Amino acid sequence: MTKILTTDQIRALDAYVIKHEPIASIDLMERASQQFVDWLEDNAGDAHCYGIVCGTGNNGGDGLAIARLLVELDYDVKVWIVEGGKPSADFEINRARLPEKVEVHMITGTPAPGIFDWCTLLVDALFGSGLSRPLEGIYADVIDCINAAEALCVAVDIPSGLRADGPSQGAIVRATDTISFQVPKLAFFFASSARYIGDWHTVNIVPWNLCEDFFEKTETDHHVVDNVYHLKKHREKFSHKGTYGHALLVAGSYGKMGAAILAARALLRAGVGLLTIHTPARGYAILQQAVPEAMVSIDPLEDYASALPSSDGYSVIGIGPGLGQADVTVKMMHKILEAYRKPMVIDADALNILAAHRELLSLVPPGSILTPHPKEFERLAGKTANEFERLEKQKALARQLRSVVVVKGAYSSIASPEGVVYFNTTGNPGMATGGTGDVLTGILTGLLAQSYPSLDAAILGVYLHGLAGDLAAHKLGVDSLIASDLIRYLPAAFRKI
Ligand SMILES: NC(=O)C1=CN([C@@H]2O[C@H](COP(=O)(O)OP(=O)(O)OC[C@H]3O[C@@H](n4cnc5c(N)ncnc54)[C@H](O)[C@@H]3O)[C@@H](O)[C@H]2O)[C@@H](O)CC1
Ligand SMILES: Nc1ncnc2c1ncn2[C@@H]1O[C@H](COP(=O)(O)OP(=O)(O)O)[C@@H](O)[C@H]1O
Ligand SMILES: [K+]
Repeated sequence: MTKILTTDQIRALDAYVIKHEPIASIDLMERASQQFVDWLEDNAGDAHCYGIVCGTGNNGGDGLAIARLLVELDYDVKVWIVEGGKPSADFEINRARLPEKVEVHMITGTPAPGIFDWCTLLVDALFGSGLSRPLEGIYADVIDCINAAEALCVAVDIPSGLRADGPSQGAIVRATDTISFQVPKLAFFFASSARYIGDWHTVNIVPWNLCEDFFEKTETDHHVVDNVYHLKKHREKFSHKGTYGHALLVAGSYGKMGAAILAARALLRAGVGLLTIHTPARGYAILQQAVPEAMVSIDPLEDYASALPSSDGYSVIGIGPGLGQADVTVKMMHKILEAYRKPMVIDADALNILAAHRELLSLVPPGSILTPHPKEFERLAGKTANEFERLEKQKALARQLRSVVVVKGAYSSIASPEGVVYFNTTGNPGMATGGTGDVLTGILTGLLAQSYPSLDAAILGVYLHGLAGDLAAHKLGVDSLIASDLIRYLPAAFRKI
């Protein structure tokens, strides 16, 4: 797992490396700039007219070093420096190192429209992690020109004007790509930042042993899930179906039986030993045909689930997909929550029932996994002004329920009962289609049935779900992806890890 560091922690990491490698800060800046240029060469080497827009802090210092390195590679380079603020020492050194032949333009007032028309690629080196207040005045004017330019724009470390650790105001550069040094910033994981960041990439500037040492000493609430190999359990030679748990899936109602089918099929593909689906009577024939591997428990009512048989003997309950919110179903849910004390997976309408009947929240068994999408989360936890605030509410809900709360999205965030958050990195926009959440419920229920600890099940399950989506999209493209494809590619995802 990679730790997501705050701006202060990134500064501390730089200081740690400078002291312990040891390396001079100007040489660390050179390394960062070299990494940036290497990335440019690999990914944008055909853009020949580079415009480097610099502030006068260390981000601007990076910009000047990048300009020099590009000139050494024979690219056409022009530099713009926005005056203001005391130049940093390393900015001054790189200013002096810039070859004389490079055109340098000082921007001291409102720039003329079209100022960057010559450029085919702009490097945004105005402000990095040192941003301390919203950008306005001349900086906002320059940013307007950058954003109006037709050139591609690659941001150094973070788009200028975007705050790494909190909500942003003021002018912000809209980059096509952002090259972040060593670690991604928290803001990268939020939908509201996507239009500024474009695609983000990290480049390493710290020797790995120093990075490990620093990570070990540094506490953070935020992690990136970049591998899950260590979480996966192996199936033993002499194991049998009893070894892998008996899951009860409570899902489906009139008109939404497909949700139960998707969750059930995913549950089986996730490796559960036995599966029983509790369904309204009308679902009986449908489920027996669609999912022959599963047993079916039949509700007395035709269209809605209203009464469960004893839930004893099940290793886990997954509840919610396509369930509906009929009064009889609400009563049933109340009874299940009173009777069942093992961790459950709670999704979709089961979450909506919790949101509408808040007295039930205290009955959620500790160690459960809740999987709201942002709208369901809002119903549960209330409106928030921005995604930073939502993240805090997510941690608070996970602590309150002593459960894992997964807020689904492009980077699904997984909050542990201790309030530590893991951002998932697999998945793609092809998964923005009905039924993919039901598949996730199935996978998570299947993993809990096999006695994975709840947090491990959530991290592993969300990762596999996205990976199945990525493998499916690789073959089928994102436009045509449907939820059933995730189930089809789940075996490949398991094999891949
Ligand atoms: N050794 C290091 O410290 C390294 C630093 N690096 C670069 O250094 C950057 C951070 O540099 P700095 O800390 O100098 O920060 P910046 O270059 O982001 O800017 C800092 C300066 O801008 C001023 N400022 C902040 N907000 C402003 C606003 N709204 N309006 C006007 N002025 C404002 C600050 O008072 C300060 O003088 C990183 O993002 C990265 O690009 C990299 O070179 C890697 C190594
Ligand atoms: N743009 C995206 N990139 C990656 N994953 C996505 C994207 N959009 C949706 N997903 C994933 O698809 C699933 C959608 O779940 P949900 O909204 O509950 O759908 P449904 O209720 O139709 O099953 C979530 O796991 C989410 O993380
Ligand atoms: K920048």
